[in-house]
Amino acid sequence: MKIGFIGCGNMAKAMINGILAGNLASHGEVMASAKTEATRQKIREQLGILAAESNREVAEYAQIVFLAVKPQFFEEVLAEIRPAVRQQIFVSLAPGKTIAWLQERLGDGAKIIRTMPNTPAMVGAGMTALCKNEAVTQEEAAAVCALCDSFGKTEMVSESMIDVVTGVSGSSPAYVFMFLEAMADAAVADGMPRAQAYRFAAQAVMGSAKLMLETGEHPGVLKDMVCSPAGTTIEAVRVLEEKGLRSAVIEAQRACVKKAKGL
Ligand SMILES: NC(=O)C1=CN([C@@H]2O[C@H](COP(=O)(O)OP(=O)(O)OC[C@H]3O[C@@H](n4cnc5c(N)ncnc54)[C@H](OP(=O)(O)O)[C@@H]3O)[C@@H](O)[C@H]2O)C=CC1
Ligand SMILES: O=C(O)[C@@H]1CCC=N1
Repeated sequence: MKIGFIGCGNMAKAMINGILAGNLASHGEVMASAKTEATRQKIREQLGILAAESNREVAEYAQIVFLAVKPQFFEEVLAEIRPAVRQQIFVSLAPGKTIAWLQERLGDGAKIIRTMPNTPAMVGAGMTALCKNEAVTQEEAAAVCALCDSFGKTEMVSESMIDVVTGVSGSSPAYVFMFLEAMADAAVADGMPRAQAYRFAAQAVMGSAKLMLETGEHPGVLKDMVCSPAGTTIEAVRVLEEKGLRSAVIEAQRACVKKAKGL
């Protein structure tokens, strides 16, 4: 199956590496375009796939075309590829660009899938939400899900949930990295070398997420397991509550979703 990427930045590279590693396409079956020659050279040399200067060439080549440029560039990119629209499936990664908006620019019969991935896809641990328009068959949606499974987990959602997904998993790695940095800063303040602090903090966060996913336990139950009566953890929990950690996260994430709706 021929797969195309319009734009080849952080997300596209992660997806391409997953697709190639999962043997879902060979190097000769994947083509990507980019704005600059420097990136196109990296596409050829580092990813070993076909590089295109023209976005239209990618749309003409591929059966599945990932739209992997920033939302601000969608208008110009869609105008460029509009004459090449036939029965290929367009997979958008952009927040804010609704199926209706994309369909207006690609034509009524265009097959469109809207997704929201995240950067842990770079290590095969991504989370991708997808929704589709009526022109895309269940088999076609399954084929795109299979591609996304190669760099993490996937779930079909209703389009009304895509902005919410942007808040809870598309953007949330950034909040988690801030939390990790803060934990490491505290450990450094108490004398631990920084590299070692990152290892301890990251392993604790990864292990906690794994524990929750694998046991299916409520996070409150897992939190309570750590908090010994009159112990150390409850002291930290008390300060986090006092400083408004939960409220800060809720408000931050809702601001993210609001921004996604406006893009
Ligand atoms: N990063 C993230 O965590 C996530 C991003 N997304 C979405 O994924 C999409 C891609 O994001 P990301 O990978 O981070 O972006 P990057 O900025 O890393 O990459 C964007 C790519 O688009 C290329 N580009 C820019 N303009 C054009 C154009 N006119 N024609 C062809 N290519 C062009 C750039 O080329 P060049 O390199 O030559 O400049 C670059 O390769 C965005 O819509 C983003 O909102 C979704 C979820 C998570
Ligand atoms: O910040 C952004 O707009 C993109 C979308 C989700 C993650 N990064």
